[in-house]
Amino acid sequence: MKWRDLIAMIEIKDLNKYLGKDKILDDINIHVNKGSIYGLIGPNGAGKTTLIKNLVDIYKPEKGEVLISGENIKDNAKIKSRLGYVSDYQYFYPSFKIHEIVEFYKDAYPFWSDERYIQLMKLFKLDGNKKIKYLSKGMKTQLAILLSLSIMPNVLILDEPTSGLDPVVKQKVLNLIVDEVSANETTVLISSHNLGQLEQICDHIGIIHEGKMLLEDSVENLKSNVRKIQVAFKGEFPEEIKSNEHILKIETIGKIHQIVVKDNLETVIDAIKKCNPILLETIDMSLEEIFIYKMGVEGYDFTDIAI
Ligand SMILES: Nc1ncnc2c1ncn2[C@@H]1O[C@H](COP(=O)(O)OP(=O)(O)OP(=O)(O)O)[C@@H](O)[C@H]1O
Repeated sequence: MKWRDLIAMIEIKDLNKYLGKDKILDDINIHVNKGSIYGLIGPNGAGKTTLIKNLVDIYKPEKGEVLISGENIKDNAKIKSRLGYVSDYQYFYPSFKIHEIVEFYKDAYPFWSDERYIQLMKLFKLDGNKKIKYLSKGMKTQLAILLSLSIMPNVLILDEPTSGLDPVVKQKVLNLIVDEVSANETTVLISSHNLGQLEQICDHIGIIHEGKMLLEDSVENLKSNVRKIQVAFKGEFPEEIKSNEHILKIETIGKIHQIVVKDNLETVIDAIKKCNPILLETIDMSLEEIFIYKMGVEGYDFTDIAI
């Protein structure tokens, strides 16, 4: 069964969004299965935050719809009661203490868990008696993350949740997301500029560029479709291999040639073996390397698109 055939927890269908006269999102389609962690990447101004604001019903799209658990999100209090959202900027009342904010959450979210809240306050080492105005930017982000988890969400939407966090807390947050998904089958959509970080936790990745989805696939597919072979021959690089249609790129350093192969690794390996290589091995590629080659084929410079 293909992943698209599985039941979607988050579904964005043919969504267009204008801000002023500008079309910011252009026919966006996204499909996230239950228990999946979906990473959204794209350069500054690509439309990630705008897309997320449509997803959580802050913005209303001009065309298309957002379905969560099969229901339209528009003015849907039931769905929103299990929807955790961490925005790119935290808007808490500065003169409120943390535990006073918690009272609002308890009233608004029927599945709020005190046990989860206490456990997470300890993990992040936050003091409930502290006023918001005395929290650092990173502490406010930690608070937003812990509140969104304490509502016991079915779906968690995170807009660059680790930006501004120190490396130790960043890792804590990533571990927390993975634990949350494995314990409660929560569905997560997370935007980030850090592809290395998304690679650690996501099973699907979508790339948005100038308001359009350029690519959406599972990490497993991406990694199995594009591979790198390292090879050396006694003499020159054989001409008959160069013309293989599955080769995206050949880089040569001294006697070692690194060949990036798309789709059909076996046919390239067979062709290499016929030329008696003195070295032949396959190497795993990072997602960043894969995107550089894949997007290059589509005519995009990936280094302009991400990071
Ligand atoms: N309120 C607004 N009115 C008009 N245009 C806006 C508004 N908010 C954002 N935009 C424009 O929408 C586009 C997408 O912005 P958005 O914040 O969604 O990008 P992003 O991918 O989240 O960027 P970043 O990585 O910098 O956070 C940008 O061109 C931005 O200038």
